[in-house]
Amino acid sequence: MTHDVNISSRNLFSDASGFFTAPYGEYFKFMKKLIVTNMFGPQALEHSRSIRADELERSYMNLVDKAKKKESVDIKKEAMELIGNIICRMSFGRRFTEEIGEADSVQGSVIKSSGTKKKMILEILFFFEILLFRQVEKLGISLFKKDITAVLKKLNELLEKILLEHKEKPNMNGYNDMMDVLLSVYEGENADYKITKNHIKAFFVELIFGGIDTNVITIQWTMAEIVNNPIIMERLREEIDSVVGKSRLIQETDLPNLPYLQAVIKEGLRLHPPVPQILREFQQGCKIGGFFVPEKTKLIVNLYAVMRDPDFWEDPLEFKPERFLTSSRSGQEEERNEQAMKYLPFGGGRRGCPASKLSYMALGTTIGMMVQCFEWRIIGEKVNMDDRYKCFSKTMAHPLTLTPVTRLSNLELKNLVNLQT
Ligand code: HEM
Repeated sequence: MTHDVNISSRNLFSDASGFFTAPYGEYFKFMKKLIVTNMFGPQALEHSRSIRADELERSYMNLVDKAKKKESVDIKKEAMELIGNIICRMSFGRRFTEEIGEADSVQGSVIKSSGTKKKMILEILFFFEILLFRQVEKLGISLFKKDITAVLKKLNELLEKILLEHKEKPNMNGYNDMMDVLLSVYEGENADYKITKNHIKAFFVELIFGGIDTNVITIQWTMAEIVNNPIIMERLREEIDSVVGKSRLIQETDLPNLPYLQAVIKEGLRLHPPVPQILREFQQGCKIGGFFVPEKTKLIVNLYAVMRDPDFWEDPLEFKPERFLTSSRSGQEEERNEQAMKYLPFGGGRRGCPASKLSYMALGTTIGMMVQCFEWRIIGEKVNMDDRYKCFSKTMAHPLTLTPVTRLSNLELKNLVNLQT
């Protein structure tokens, strides 16, 4: 992209400590290198693979338990636990249990107990609170200050506790998690950039709230689309059965051999992008398509609209994973270039999402496990696909509640976990 560097700042709030809001400068470049090397790059993902496999297995066992008891499950809740555990363990070696759930539920209960209008305002304010972390007071936002302060206080206490634990016992989980890495940079003398404690806290708040919700929203929508389309479900299952079989659980290394599953995930992200718009700012004036764009012009890219544009996509409103199956080898390069311009669920360029590979793997194995191991019963004929705005993204208006029924015999179920590598 010719203008990538020029539009690589968001400049939302100049004094916030976050990574997401950081201008394209020294702090951003320093942190980006650090997180790619230690969390999102190929080698780091290889190191953390066993964490994700372990969490997938726990989630699977939990669903087996629900199936045995003939209980229905809220897919959002299951996905939240699985993805939350993965991201929290990769970040600071802890599962997404009590405390983080508590901070989340303080926020949840404040929102739930509010009327519709207040609910919408609160969701937007909480979004900014996450972006700004501890800057809300400085900005003088007085609306619902008490509610927001309660959530911030909880988060701050939790992060202080985790920081202290890591300070006292570095590598306590037997590996260098992201908190260990950031703490050693914070305490070290020779780092290229002097980060502060607030940088560390703001970074984790963004990871927890940005990273978990995005994956959870995608899992919900994609499962809903599959359950509503039995032909797609059947084709997916045939592919997984023939590649993975029934004697072990799907794993990340299977994904390159499951093109239809990959296509289903991509289609879920196209039709229901959890980040529907991105915001950037032009650092310098420039000419685009014969027009002069002055410096500091804000740029909003409507990913949602681009990925549903009938000029780019055939039957744009239909869930058709086949569109992502590349037909011939010679066409691949051409298709890749074309898609880089119209398929943007993770944004793009220097400020594109650094966690796209991690997310494709987490989404692929989660949806893959749900399809490989269970039939899903719904109440009524079809899942209700109504949506609603939650802050800036479109989520399902009604909970996706499904009842899992195991597809496998008792013996197969038992072996599935024992034979995991
Ligand atoms: C389905 C999953 C996800 C989607 C669709 C998604 C999408 C996005 C998008 C659209 C952006 C803005 C890109 C741009 O401006 O061009 C972004 C940025 C970002 N995402 Fe994600 N994201 C996902 C998961 C995650 C996860 C799991 C994490 C971390 C654990 C994460 C961390 C970040 C960070 C740190 C940024 C800021 C990057 C920067 O400013 O350079 N995302 N994401």
